[in-house]
Amino acid sequence: MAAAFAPPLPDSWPNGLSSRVRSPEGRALGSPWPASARSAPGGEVVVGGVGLAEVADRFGTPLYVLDEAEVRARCRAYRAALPHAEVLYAAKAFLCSAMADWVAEEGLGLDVCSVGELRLAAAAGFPPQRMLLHGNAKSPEELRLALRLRVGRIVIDGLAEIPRLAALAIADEPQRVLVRVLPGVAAGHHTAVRTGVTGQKFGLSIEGGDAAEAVSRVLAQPSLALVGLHCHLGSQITGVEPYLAAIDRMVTLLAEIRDRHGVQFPELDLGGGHGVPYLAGDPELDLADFARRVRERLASACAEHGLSVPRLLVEPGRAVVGPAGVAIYRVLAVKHGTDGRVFVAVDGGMSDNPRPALYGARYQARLVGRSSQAEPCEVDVVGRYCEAGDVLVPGAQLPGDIRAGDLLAVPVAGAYQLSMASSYNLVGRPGVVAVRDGRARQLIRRETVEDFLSREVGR
Ligand SMILES: Cc1ncc(COP(=O)(O)O)c(C=O)c1O
Ligand SMILES: N[C@@H](CCCC[NH3+])C(=O)O
Repeated sequence: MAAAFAPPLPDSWPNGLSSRVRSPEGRALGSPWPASARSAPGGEVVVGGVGLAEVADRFGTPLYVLDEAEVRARCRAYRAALPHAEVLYAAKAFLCSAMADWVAEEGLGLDVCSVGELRLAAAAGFPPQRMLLHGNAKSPEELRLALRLRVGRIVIDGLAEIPRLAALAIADEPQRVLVRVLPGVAAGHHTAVRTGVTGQKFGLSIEGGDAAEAVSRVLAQPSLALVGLHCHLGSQITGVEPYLAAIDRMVTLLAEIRDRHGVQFPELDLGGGHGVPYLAGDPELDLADFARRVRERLASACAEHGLSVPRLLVEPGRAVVGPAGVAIYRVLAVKHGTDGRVFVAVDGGMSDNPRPALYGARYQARLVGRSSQAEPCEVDVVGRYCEAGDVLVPGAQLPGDIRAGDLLAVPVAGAYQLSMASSYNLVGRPGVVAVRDGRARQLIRRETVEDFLSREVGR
C-alpha cells in the first residue's frame, strides 16, 4: 500500500529519541507509534509503508509487525547521542536473527543472558567479541559456551560465580569480566523490575561489602581480567536523576578500589532501563539529556576523586525495539455485561503480552482497516485465555460499533511481549513480520499444533 502522502496519525509525532514534543515543564513526551505510522483511506494504518490490515490479512492474526527503519533509527540515535560510549542492545527485549543483524549492522553490541540468546546471536553471525553475558544463575553450559566463543565480557553476579568461572577460563587468555554492583538506587515502572537495591536476587551490595569483596577475589584470579563495574537500576525509567545518583555511588566505589588495590578500571556499565511512552503524551527518557548529564556527572565525579574517566557502556533494550513493534489482533467476540461493561475479546492476550497481567502495564488500542463514524465508547479489550485477568487494555476508547471481525492495533509491542510469550492454552505464539519501504517480510512464523506435537516423545 502506498503511504507517500498519507497524514501522520493524530497521536503520532517524531517520537522517542528525538523528543521534539515537550510538557510545559520541559519533559520529553512521546508518541506510541513508530515515526513512519500514517493514516490511510478506509481506516487503514500504514507502518513502514505497509498497511496493517493488509499484513493481517496476508499473514493472519495475532501478528507482530516490526518497523525495521524504526529499530535502525533508534540504534543510530544511541550511537549519535553517545559517540564515545559502547551501546549494547539488551536481547531479552526481543531477539531473532534479523534483529541481531540490524543491531550488528548499526554498530551496537549485544547483551545476552542465556545459552539460547548466545547461540541464536552467534548463529546469526553476531560477533561474540561484541557480546556481554549476564545472569544471576549462569549454568555451567552458559559459562563454557561464552568462554569457548570468547564473548567480550561476562558480568559476575555473585561471589560463588567467581571460582567457577575462574576454573573454566584460561590464564593465558584471561576472560574480561565486570562485577555487577547494587548502587542502592532503584527505579522503574514496577517493583518486579527494580534491581539496583538489596532485597532482590541480582548483584552485589556496596553497603554489605560484597561488591568490594568480589572485586578483591576477581583481581586474585589470573584467568579473569576485571575491566570494570556494572549496575542496572531497573526498567522503564523516564528520568535521568537515578542514573546520576548511581554514578556517584559507583565512582565512590571505584575510588575505594583504587585506594585499596591501586587499580583503575577502563569501563563503567550503567545497564539499561530507558523508558518509552506507551500512551500518547507519556513521559520518556530524553536520550540527549541523558547523554549530556551522564557524561558531565561521570567526568565531575571522577575528577573529584582523581580518577581517570572510564568508558561508558549502556544496555538499552525496550528503547531500541519497543516502539518499533505493533501487535495486530482480530476481534473474536463482543460481550455486553449486565453491569454495562463491554468486553471486546481478541484472538491474542496474556500469552503473547503478559505485561498487563504481570505489571498492570497500560496500552492503547486502535481500530484499523475500517473507518467508523460511531461515537467512541469505553470497553475492556480482553484476551482469549482462560483467566479473568487476561485483560489487554482496560478502559480502551473504541468506536461504539466495534464488532467481531474487526482488527485492533496495539502499539509499543516490540519489547518484552513476544520475548515473554507462552504457549498457554496451546494457542501458539504469533508470527513476526518486518516492514520496510512498503514491503513486508515474515521473520518468524506462527507457532502451530504441529510444533507442540513435535516436542512430545514416544508418540
Ligand atoms: C542487566 C540488564 N541490562 C539491560 C536490561 C534492559 O533493560 P531495558 O529493556 O529496560 O532497557 C535489563 C532488563 O531490565 C537488564 O536486566
Ligand atoms: N519484562 C519487564 C522488563 C524487565 C527487564 C529485564 N531486566 C517489562 O516488561 O517491563
